[in-house]
Amino acid sequence: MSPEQHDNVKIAAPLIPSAISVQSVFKSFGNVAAVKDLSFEVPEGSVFGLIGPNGAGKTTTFSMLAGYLAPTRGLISVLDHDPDAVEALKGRVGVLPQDALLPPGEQVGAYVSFLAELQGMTHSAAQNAARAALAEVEGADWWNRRCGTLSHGMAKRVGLAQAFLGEPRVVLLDEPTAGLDPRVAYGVRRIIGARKGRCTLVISSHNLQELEAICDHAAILDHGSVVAHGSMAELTASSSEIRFELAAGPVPEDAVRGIEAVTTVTFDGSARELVVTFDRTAVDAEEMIRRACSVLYHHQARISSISKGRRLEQRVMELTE
Ligand SMILES: Nc1ncnc2c1ncn2[C@@H]1O[C@H](COP(=O)(O)OP(=O)(O)OP(=O)(O)O)[C@@H](O)[C@H]1O
Repeated sequence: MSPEQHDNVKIAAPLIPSAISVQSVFKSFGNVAAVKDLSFEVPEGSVFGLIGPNGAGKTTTFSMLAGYLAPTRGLISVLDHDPDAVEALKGRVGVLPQDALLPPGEQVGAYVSFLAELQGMTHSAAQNAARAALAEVEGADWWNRRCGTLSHGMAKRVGLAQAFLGEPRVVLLDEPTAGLDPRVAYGVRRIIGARKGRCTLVISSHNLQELEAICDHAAILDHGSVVAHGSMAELTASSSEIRFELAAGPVPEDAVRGIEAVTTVTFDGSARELVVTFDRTAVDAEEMIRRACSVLYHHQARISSISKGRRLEQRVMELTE
C-alpha cells in the first residue's frame, strides 16, 4: 500500500491550544526526502507519541522540533516561536536526544547545575534546580559521582534530569528507554509518567506498548508523512469498536448485528475474534459491551476476553508498510 492510499485519520481541530504546531513541513538531505508534507498539532499538556517504523522520519522530525535542524520548507512553532529561537525558548523546552553523552570526567551535580546556569539561573538557583531534577529521577545520591562511572541506565536518568531542569513547558524525549534493561526501562517510564500534567511531553519511540500506556495523543509516520494522528482513543478506536474473543462454541453474529447502534460485525474464525463497531454518538463503549454481552450470553457464546479498540501495535501495522 502506498502512503497516499492510507486513510489519513485527522481528528477534528483540538479544543485545547497547541504547544507545538507542524504545518506542511518538508526536509530533504540532498535528494533524500526524509520528511514530506508533515502536519500535526501537539495539544498543550499532552503526552504525545511520535511513532513509525525505521526510516519513517521520527528523528528528523524530533531534530526539527528541538531546533537542531531547520525544515527545508514549511512551518514549525514551539510555544509560538521558531524552534531555533534559543533566547525566547531558553528554559522553556527540555530535550533528551537519543544518544546524549555526558562528560565522563565531570561530577553529576556540577554538570547538571552548569546546564541550569546556562539557562540563566543564578549559581544557587541552579544548584537547587539541579538537586530537584536529580531527585526527580531518583539520582539525588549521584551529586559527587563522575559521569563516566554511571551505568547506562543512570546516565539516561541524568539525561532526563537535564531535560526536566527548571520546569520546562515542553519536554522532548527521543527513545528514552532504548537499550535499557526491562527493570530500568520500567523505572524511566514511571519517572516520565510522573511528569504527566506538568508539561507537554513529546516521546519518540519504537516501543508501541510503552507509548500506548503513556501517551494520550500520537502521530504515526511512514515514509516521511503522517498517516494518522489524534488522540490515542481515536487512533486505537477504543471508543467505537469492541473486540470479543470467543471460546469454542456458538458465534451469534446475526444476533449481535441486530443490536441497536451496532454498525458492523465481523468474525475472524482463526483468532475467534468478534469485532463489533458501533455508532459512538448513540452509545458509549461500556453500554455497547453491556448490550453485546447480554446477547452473547443469551446465545450461549463463551467470552474469553473483551477489549476496547485495537492495540496501537495493530493500528501501526495496518497503517505502515
Ligand atoms: N543526515 C542525513 N543524510 C541523508 N539522509 C538522511 C539523513 N538523516 C536521515 N536521512 C534519511 O531520512 C529518512 C528518515 O530518517 P530518520 O532517521 O528521520 O527516520 P527514523 O524514523 O528516525 O528512523 P529510525 O527509527 O531508524 O531511527 C531515512 O531514509 C534516512 O536514511
